Amino acid sequence: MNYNLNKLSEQAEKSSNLAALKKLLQLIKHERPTLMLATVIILINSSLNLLGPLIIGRTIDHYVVPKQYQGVLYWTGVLFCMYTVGLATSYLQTKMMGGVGQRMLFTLRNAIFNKLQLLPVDFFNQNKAGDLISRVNNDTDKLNQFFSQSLVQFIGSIATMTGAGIFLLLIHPQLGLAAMGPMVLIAIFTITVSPWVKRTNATSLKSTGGMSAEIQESLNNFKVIIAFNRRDYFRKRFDIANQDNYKTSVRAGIANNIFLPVYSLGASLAQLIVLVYGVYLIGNNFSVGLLIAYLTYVTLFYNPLRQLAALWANFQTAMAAWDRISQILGLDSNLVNIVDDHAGDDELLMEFKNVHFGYAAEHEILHNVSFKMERGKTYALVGPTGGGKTTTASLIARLYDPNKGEVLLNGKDIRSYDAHERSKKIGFILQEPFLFTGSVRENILYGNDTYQHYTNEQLQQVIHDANLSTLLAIFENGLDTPITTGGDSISLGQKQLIAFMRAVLRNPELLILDEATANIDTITEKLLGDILNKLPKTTTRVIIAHRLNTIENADEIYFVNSGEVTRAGSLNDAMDMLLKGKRVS
Ligand SMILES: Nc1ncnc2c1ncn2[C@@H]1O[C@H](COP(=O)(O)OP(=O)(O)OP(=O)(O)O)[C@@H](O)[C@H]1O
Repeated sequence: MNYNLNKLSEQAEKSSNLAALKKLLQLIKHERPTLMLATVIILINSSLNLLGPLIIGRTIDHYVVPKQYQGVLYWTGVLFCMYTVGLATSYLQTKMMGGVGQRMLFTLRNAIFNKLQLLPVDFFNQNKAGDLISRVNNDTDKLNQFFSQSLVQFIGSIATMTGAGIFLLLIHPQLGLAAMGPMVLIAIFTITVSPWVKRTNATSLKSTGGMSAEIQESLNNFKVIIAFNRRDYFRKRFDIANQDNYKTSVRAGIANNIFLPVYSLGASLAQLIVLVYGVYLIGNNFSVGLLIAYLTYVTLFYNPLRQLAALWANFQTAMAAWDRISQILGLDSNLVNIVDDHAGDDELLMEFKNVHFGYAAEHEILHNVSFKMERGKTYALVGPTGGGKTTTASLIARLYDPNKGEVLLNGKDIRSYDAHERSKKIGFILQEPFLFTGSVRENILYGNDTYQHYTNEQLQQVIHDANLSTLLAIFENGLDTPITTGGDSISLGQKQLIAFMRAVLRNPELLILDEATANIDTITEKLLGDILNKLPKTTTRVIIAHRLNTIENADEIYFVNSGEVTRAGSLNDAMDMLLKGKRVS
């Protein structure tokens, strides 16, 4: 399945801003009461701002011109009270919308992170971690910025503008229409260039994701970079990504600022029209006070428009960011669960029935593979590098589903088990064990509900009963030995030991060891062999190993190569097949 987000975005139909906004509002529908209250407060604030010029105009005409200073004082007091209430509503709206923005950021990040947990390995194979991090961090923040900072101004500006427009038309309809003339030009301009602005912002966000991926890759591989003295190579790659990001950001900056001059021109034109036409109208049912009020309303109409220019660009950026986020949220795992009513088979633990599989549809790695694994037996998968051993093991553990054919666990389709049940039954020690920052104890108990609340003493007893004490003794501070920076503080062999203990303690029915002892010395490796032999009689083991001595006790050896999994017979036969066996092309 195609999970490549960048390719998917090229293929996807471009969604309209309105459709995108509707989807986004759906996600924060629980904020509706706060949003509505904030809107009411914003409207009160805008109304107060709008009443000001009318009161000033009337005061000039009715009290300043006839020199009735008591009236002037009275209306000045009224204006002062209005401006004070305006200040309070301003504060309230900023506070409320700031809260909405932060809560939305929190909800969105949680939603994306939870979605990432549900997506299959295929998704992570096809996307760079850095780009995903950028979507979780940077893109969500763009939305937060819009919601917490711009949306208040956005709604406020629209309200003020609409109110000012109504006042302009009510005071003098013809002059009002003339004043709003430039608005038509601005609207045409906005509708025409908005899609381009959104596209430019999307490209800029994409290149920020690309740069983040570049940084993540070089930080992950810093040892190789230093060892091979390839700093220049990565510097060059980073330079290219950085330059690309710079160029796209400059372009986005230009696009985002393109509205402002056009909107300002519109505002100036309108002022000019009102001044000329207004002066002409004075004496003809039109007063100086009204003209002053009128000019203020024109400012109140076009100033928010100028603000909207900047906000519109923010909105376009937020919508481009939302497109990138909703792409992840819209994905589903291709590992769907099904119902299988077949009676289970207790003896036959695992069966592949005519399985075909390829990471990409056009390149099949396993062709029509069938084999069986019985409960309690030890199986070895051998074969040349790249032959398909890890792929076979990955299908056993259902990291992927076959393209065709069936994988049965206990006689039932493996897709009929939920993830929790399946992972309890199957333990998988990967070639590159994953450890996280914490202690040996935390890493051993990763994904283990049974012993999570045991004290160290109780856990040590369990470890002793599982014959793992000798392995734990290798760590200086036992269970409390700290593991830092993703396990880089210990050796690869030590990592493998922790992964081994972790898997054994979960007591799975099927334990897969994929080159799990490749970095362990021969004596400790023998110890691991003994521990494996002492596992409960019902535990089935699948061992992938290049060192054939590690599989000498296997009940059955399968040779995996050229898309086929065949019985190898004895260890010598396996060796023979390895020597003669052609490698995959
Ligand atoms: N995530 C992936 N995406 C695309 N192709 C892959 C992926 N993982 C493995 N392959 C390809 O599948 C084939 C089988 O790889 P696999 O890892 O199963 O081999 P292997 O027998 O386990 O090799 P090794 O002994 O080196 O571990 C190889 O050609 C490999 O390039």
